[in-house]
Amino acid sequence: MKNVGIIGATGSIGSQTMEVLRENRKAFNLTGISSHSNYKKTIEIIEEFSPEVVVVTEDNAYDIIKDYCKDKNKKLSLYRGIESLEKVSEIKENDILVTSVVGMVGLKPTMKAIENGTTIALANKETLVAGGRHVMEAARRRNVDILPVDSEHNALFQCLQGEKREDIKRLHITASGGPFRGKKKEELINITPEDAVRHPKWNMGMKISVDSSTLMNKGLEVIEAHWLYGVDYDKINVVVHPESIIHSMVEYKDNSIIAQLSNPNMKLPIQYALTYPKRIDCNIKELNLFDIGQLTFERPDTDTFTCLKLAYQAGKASGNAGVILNTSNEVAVDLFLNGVIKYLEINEIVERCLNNYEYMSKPTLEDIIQIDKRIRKDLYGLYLGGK
Ligand SMILES: NC(=O)C1=CN([C@@H]2O[C@H](COP(=O)(O)OP(=O)(O)OC[C@H]3O[C@@H](n4cnc5c(N)ncnc54)[C@H](OP(=O)(O)O)[C@@H]3O)[C@@H](O)[C@H]2O)C=CC1
Ligand SMILES: CC(=O)[C@@H](O)[C@H](O)COP(=O)(O)O
Ligand SMILES: [Mn+2]
Repeated sequence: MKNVGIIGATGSIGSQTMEVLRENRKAFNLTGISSHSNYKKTIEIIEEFSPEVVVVTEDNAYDIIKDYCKDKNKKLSLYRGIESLEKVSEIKENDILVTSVVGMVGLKPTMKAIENGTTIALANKETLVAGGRHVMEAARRRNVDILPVDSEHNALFQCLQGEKREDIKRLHITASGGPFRGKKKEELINITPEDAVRHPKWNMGMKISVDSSTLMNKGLEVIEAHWLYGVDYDKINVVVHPESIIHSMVEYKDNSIIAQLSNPNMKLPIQYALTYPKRIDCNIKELNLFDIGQLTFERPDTDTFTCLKLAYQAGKASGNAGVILNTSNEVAVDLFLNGVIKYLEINEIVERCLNNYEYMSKPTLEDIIQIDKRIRKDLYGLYLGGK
């Protein structure tokens, strides 16, 4: 029986993690969760899994859940606010923490869990983009595994089993191309949030769906792969593969390319991270090789989808460029989803921030947290007059 904590239990990854737990009740015990605004789902999880620790980061949802727990005489430890996310990381019994919050709010609780020696099942890629050096150094120091949940990185992880890191020639990260594959900039001027979140292959949260549409998701994934596998940026290749059947590939020095294939369903990488190094049956549709038809590959169009280019630049620059890229993108996507800016302003804001904020080659964790705060204050101040 593995004890599992989840930050971001109510989202797309969180809910699919619950499905994996539900289908393997004897293998997992849910110790603690966090949620933000979705109090209904939080209550459902409390009823079904009886976690001992519940953190609710949004005030209104917290008040509702507090009243609910009082009415129903629930014996659990309930905490409010973003600083309390670490209460889930601190649960001593945890064997593994699933990080499925969206955004770099995941950084501090991930660091805390690593300090406590807890294995991380990492979905929250923004944490590695902003603080990759600190996260990986802490994990090495504490001898903690960071197991990738992101489908591409989980695929790479599977392709790397039993192999030597020094034998890697190249990583090939596949991209669906998003909902606007094949379009040029002129055709993207009037894109609405509804258009941008309509992903062709995956049903995901709003922020990552927009990131997929701009190819920023792939850029964040390139940086995530660099930190997870220690591979240089010139050896990380993005290949557009619209069928989303091959989830990524590792090319070795003997020119063998090993790929991982499955129908697109996040339950598989979530489950593999939770059961690693074991494999168990997974309740997803099996891949019928006679039905899938052609598998195709294209080069990404980085003249149109410049976010991918910006991410490579930030990754190579290293230092605080990752957090600048990530935070400016988080805010820009939020402004776009709320109708404040146009679609093509997302990459403009990110590029401007990368050019304008002072570069630091060796930021401390505190430097990273401070620059994140400053960029948020500046951008929300500029576009909303403060938030
Ligand atoms: N969805 C997917 O298929 C994939 C997602 N990922 C990554 O996993 C992470 C989660 O993505 P996804 O599940 O799609 O996102 P969702 O938006 O569906 O879920 C986000 C989760 O984080 C919580 N949350 C939202 N805002 C805050 C906040 N300010 N503070 C604390 N918690 C917050 C939400 O709570 P509530 O719902 O209660 O408001 C929810 O539990 C992202 O980093 C994403 O890039 C990676 C690969 C695939
Ligand atoms: C499911 C998953 O891992 C997402 O990150 C997915 O990769 C998004 O699709 P894109 O390839 O369009 O970014
Ligand atoms: Mn992915």
